[in-house]
Amino acid sequence: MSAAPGPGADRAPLVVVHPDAAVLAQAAAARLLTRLLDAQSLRAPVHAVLTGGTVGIRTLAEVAASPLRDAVDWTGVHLWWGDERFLPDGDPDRNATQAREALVDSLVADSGLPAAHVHEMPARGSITDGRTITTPEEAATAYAAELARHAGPDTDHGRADDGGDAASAPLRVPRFDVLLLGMGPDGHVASLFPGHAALAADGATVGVHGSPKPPPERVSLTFGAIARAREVWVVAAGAEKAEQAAAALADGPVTDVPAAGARGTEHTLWLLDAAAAQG
Ligand SMILES: O=C(O)[C@H](O)[C@@H](O)[C@H](O)[C@H](O)COP(=O)(O)O
Repeated sequence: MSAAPGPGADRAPLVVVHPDAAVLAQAAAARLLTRLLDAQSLRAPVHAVLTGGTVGIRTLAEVAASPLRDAVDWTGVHLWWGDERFLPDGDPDRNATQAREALVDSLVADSGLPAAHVHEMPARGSITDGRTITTPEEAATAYAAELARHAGPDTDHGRADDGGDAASAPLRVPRFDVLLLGMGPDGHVASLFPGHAALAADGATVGVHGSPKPPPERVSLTFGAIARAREVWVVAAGAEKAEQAAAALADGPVTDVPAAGARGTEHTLWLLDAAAAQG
């Protein structure tokens, strides 16, 4: 991980427990909107990273329905994804497809979000930067280039200037203002699964094969890219998440419970429903 952890990275996560999954999604949506509003009072543009999964998409639908939605100046927001299923464009199982249906299409149509600010991870068979994307690795490389194009001036430059190794090469990604992550019952976040080689990937993105959660091929931000976020929020609901949520919050080994490695430079939030908080 080449991004130097920020002052808040070692601060214990704040855990907020909600009565049920529906209230969790509503509260996470309200929190996201006020986080973007606050960030816009400090800088422009602001960058948010979205997640797939049931809670992640439910949260986006609640944003769409929120009376606060247009308090945010969407013309100054960039949307990114933490991971994507490597499927053809428009496939209903793509995180971007579900996010578009839940929120993003309405923001572009009605709230001034520029289509160019919607940074989807390349789909299988899409043409990106003039080449047809046929592998998760090609999609990851193309997305890393897109992230670099929008990296701010305060990009960490690691130790590359002193001839450091490849792992210290500059990680050129935006300073995400908020990065949402769902968590699987195995403790995975994004498409970073326990015991998987992608956990140790350098660079900003990684192609994933053999995902235990279908589909098997995916693209994911790395922990290095996740660590560039000012705030990282893990949103999880359901009793099946309780054991791994507790393990992650007890700082379990990242190889066993990847969610333990999800930390923001300024703040880390765990937004749980009561069932997921029972661990
Ligand atoms: O592509 C994906 O599947 C997601 O990005 C994944 O990381 C998801 O957020 C978790 O698996 C939680 O999903 P649920 O909320 O549906 O359990």
